[in-house]
Amino acid sequence: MKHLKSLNKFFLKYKWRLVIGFIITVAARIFALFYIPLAGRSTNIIENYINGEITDIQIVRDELAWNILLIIGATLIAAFFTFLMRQTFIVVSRHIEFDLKNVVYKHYQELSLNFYKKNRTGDLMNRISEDVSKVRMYLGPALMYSVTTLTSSVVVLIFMIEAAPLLTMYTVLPLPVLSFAIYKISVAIHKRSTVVQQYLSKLNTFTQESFSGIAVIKSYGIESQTNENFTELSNGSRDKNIALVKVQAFFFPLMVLLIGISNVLVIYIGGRQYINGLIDLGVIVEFLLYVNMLTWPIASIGWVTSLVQQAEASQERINEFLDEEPEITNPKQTPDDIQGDIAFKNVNFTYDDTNITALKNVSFEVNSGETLAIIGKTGAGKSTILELIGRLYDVEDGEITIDGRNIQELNLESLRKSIGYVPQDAFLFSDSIKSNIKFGKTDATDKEIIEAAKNASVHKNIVGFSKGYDTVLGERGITLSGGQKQRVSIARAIIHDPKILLFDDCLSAVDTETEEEILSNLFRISTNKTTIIVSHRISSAKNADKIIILEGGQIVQQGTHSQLLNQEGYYKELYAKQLNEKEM
Ligand SMILES: Nc1ncnc2c1ncn2[C@@H]1O[C@H](COP(=O)(O)OP(=O)(O)OP(=O)(O)O)[C@@H](O)[C@H]1O
Repeated sequence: MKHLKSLNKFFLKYKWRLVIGFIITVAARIFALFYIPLAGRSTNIIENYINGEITDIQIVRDELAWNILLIIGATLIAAFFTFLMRQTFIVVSRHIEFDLKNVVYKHYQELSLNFYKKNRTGDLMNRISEDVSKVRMYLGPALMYSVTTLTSSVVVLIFMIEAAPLLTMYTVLPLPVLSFAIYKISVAIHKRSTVVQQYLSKLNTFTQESFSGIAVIKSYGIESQTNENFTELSNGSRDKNIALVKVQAFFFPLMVLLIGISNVLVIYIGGRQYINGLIDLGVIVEFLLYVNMLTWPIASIGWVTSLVQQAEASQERINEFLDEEPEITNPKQTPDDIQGDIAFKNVNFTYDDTNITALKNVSFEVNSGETLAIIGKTGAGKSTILELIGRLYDVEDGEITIDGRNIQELNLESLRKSIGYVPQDAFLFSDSIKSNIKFGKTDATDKEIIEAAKNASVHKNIVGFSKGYDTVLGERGITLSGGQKQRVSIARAIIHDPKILLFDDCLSAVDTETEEEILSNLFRISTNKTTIIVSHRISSAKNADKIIILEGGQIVQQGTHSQLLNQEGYYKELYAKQLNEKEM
């Protein structure tokens, strides 16, 4: 139960509802048991009439009628309280499930990119959905049935001891065996549940990735191979589930066996005590009813134990992520005013997971109002520079400053809000085009959205769709072309008028004419901004105030377009090559 302890704060939040639930459960159990002493009393009256101790049949009739009325009344009240009991415990469990999902989701959002690289999306989704559902079973049904079993057992024991203490002792003899069996089986369930959940994560990751990559699977015609892999994984998952079910299956028969033994003890020992005149016949009837009354609560111990053990295994997996500290943290709460003078000073950067040194001793400056273009072969470290400016990763050697202050000392929210970043593979949400652009500024007016789309040269395309800006993208809607996607994400980046614009090769999928148009729009709107354009094309870089050429993480050339054309090197070669291609 070590890991489930972290849920206690949620129990505290709903403590009053749970206390009320507990009181209701006790009341429900007491009323549910009420009929047993009445049944015993009725048996004794009939026995007394048969023995001749009572001769007036009317007394027997009146007593039986009265007992029947009481039994009906108590049963109705018990049913009502049982309804309230479910309403309390199950509703609280749904509230906690909701809270827990929010906590996990919020924490996921705070974790750095590295975390997302180490863990797979299917696993993240599994923990926030499947694992939280397993934990919910502990918070709701398991808690409710535990309280029911506990109260039923205590109330029944009190009633039994009051009726016949010695017979009670014999009846509860199988209890120690029961506790030992529960302990043994629950350890096995815990181990097997952990494996089942791990398999489920693998299965989810596999399906999620194969659906996301369905275009690749189809174009390579590897559906049957993918099917085989899926079948192999799901067979593994099935086997692990069957192994779990086998252990769980032990519980119910074991409980029923123990209850059966108690019944035999009641009949045998109770019968002897009755023959010896120690107890009434009614007591045996009452005890048989009591023991059977305990059948379901005791049998449910097995089920509850299994739920608790599965929840413990799931909560352990949830805690594993909740205990992850975000690598990138906000150093201060007060916001910062950012102008956008960026400087890299001897920056070295190595990716943790691959150990690839992406940047080596990189230094440059770009001030507000200026445009810097970064050119270089693939893998040269261009995107890494942009990611470091937005603190998606932190540098371990050297320094990045904005307005002369180390970016690690700036308010993280102010820093990120001052940046309009268009990543290499533009990601758009399955929502309308309007919402996708508004993502950059949630309170943007329609006029601002259109203005941003015009500056990104995508307005004409959007109005060409029958639903215009309300056109839904992605799974439920249309698929934009690569160039349209890039331009919608440019509109999203520029709509909030950020001080720093970072474009990561985001004009690669548009034709040169549209590229010219976008660049001239950007030039117009970026007079008081710092713009960094990563590109493989000279056409995107030639008008920049500064151009740097990266090779293997190092700056090998820098200058303006005309300066670089006068130097032998990568830039001049690229220019000649691209000029040739254009002429052809
Ligand atoms: N998230 C990451 N984790 C580990 N290594 C990475 C990561 N991103 C990039 N790298 C590695 O760092 C190096 C620089 O990558 P980067 O993406 O900065 O290059 P790039 O110049 O932008 O390339 P391209 O022009 O292909 O986009 C590459 O060797 C790459 O494999």
